[in-house]
Amino acid sequence: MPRATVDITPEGQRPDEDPSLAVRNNGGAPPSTEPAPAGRREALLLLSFGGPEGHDDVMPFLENVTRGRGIPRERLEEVAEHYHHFGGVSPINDQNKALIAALEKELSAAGSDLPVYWGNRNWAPYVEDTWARMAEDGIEHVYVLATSAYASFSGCRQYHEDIARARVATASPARPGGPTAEKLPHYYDTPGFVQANADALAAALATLPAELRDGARLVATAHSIPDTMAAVAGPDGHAYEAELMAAAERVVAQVAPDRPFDLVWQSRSGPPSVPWLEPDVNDHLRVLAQAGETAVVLFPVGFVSDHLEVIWDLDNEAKQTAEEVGLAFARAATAGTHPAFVESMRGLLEERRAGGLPRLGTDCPASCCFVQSHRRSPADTAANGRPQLS
Ligand SMILES: CC1=C(CCC(=O)O)c2cc3nc(cc4[nH]c(cc5[nH]c(cc1n2)c(C)c5CCC(=O)O)c(CCC(=O)O)c4C)C(CCC(=O)O)=C3C
Ligand SMILES: [Fe+2]
Repeated sequence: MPRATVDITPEGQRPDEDPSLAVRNNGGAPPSTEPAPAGRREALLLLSFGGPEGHDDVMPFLENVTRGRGIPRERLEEVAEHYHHFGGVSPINDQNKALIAALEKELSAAGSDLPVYWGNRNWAPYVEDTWARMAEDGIEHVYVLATSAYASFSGCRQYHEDIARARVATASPARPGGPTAEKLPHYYDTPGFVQANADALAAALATLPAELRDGARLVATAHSIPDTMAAVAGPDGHAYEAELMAAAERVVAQVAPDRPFDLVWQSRSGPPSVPWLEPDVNDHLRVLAQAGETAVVLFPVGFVSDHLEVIWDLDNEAKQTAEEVGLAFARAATAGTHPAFVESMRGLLEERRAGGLPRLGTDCPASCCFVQSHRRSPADTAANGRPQLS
């Protein structure tokens, strides 16, 4: 793929960052190819997006998510309605609690007493608060499992920045940033993630009427991102699309080998003048119907749990589009707490603890996934993840 030519700031030109707390290389940790030192007090941190817990949380949450990002007010109001439809509560928090419970069970069954913590970027429990608690608990090193399996600013780099921000918030002269950290690599290609998505796709296919099943069109979906963000994803650009395609290929190969499938995009935001990855899933369904397709199975391989963007944008919007154009419709579940997925996450952790090979998402080059327009001013950075007091 051609190298991205989008403006990214080269290493050493980010004066708003303290170099000792740099985003790359995991918040102060030694190179990840070294095995974990014996006796180091370690923890696993599930780092996620966060979501509102009631009607009053919705707007402050959305303001946290979109601060400095030029998302039109009308879009925020529209998305707020999606949350209000579910009582103002995002399902993502309960899903993360369930994943943590499953990880704890998996770890203890394997004889590990590693504590598991939880922190979010955009809503309580905020990662800054969790970091301070880990420091108080005497944790020296944290393995960070982000609830995104892929490259991109939103799915990878921003989680590195969350870690850096939490370390800045926790830093004191006696304690430079609390525990060191190591983000676990992208996991779209782990056997368990693929297995979970494949089982879900097979189950969704089985819900279609028998006569439509063999001819149903398989359609992978992922969150759309701005073209400029896609162009700089990964060290050579376009890694978000490439990783998604690789994951979808593996999933389909397990369920229906040699069956064609499509990868399309959902949940686009931003002003209409800014190009984002296309086609949108709804437009694609219309095209499929026109081309004579009779049934479709969507599998949202781009997400880790059935959070709001899955249950609203697919189970409501895309389903309605399918009905309008006369397509039979099924939607596959995301990985969630599938045992194979949970097992693979333990595998990643063990691999890192043993000093396995560096992989993308852990040791990211300094400019990897860096989007100039998503640079936050120091004031934005200080405010990010905190509800505004005014
Ligand atoms: C790649 C990607 C993932 C997958 C990787 C990952 O999982 O991290 C993801 C996940 C999620 N996105 C989520 C929610 C939102 N995303 C928004 C806005 C945006 N997402 C973007 C990208 C992504 N988003 C982008 C480029 C924007 C524009 C703003 C910006 O450039 O930064 C907005 C603002 C309103 C709107 O415009 O839609 C909301 C509310 C939730 C929580 C759902 C719940 O509550 O259950 C989750 C898991
Ligand atoms: Fe999003």
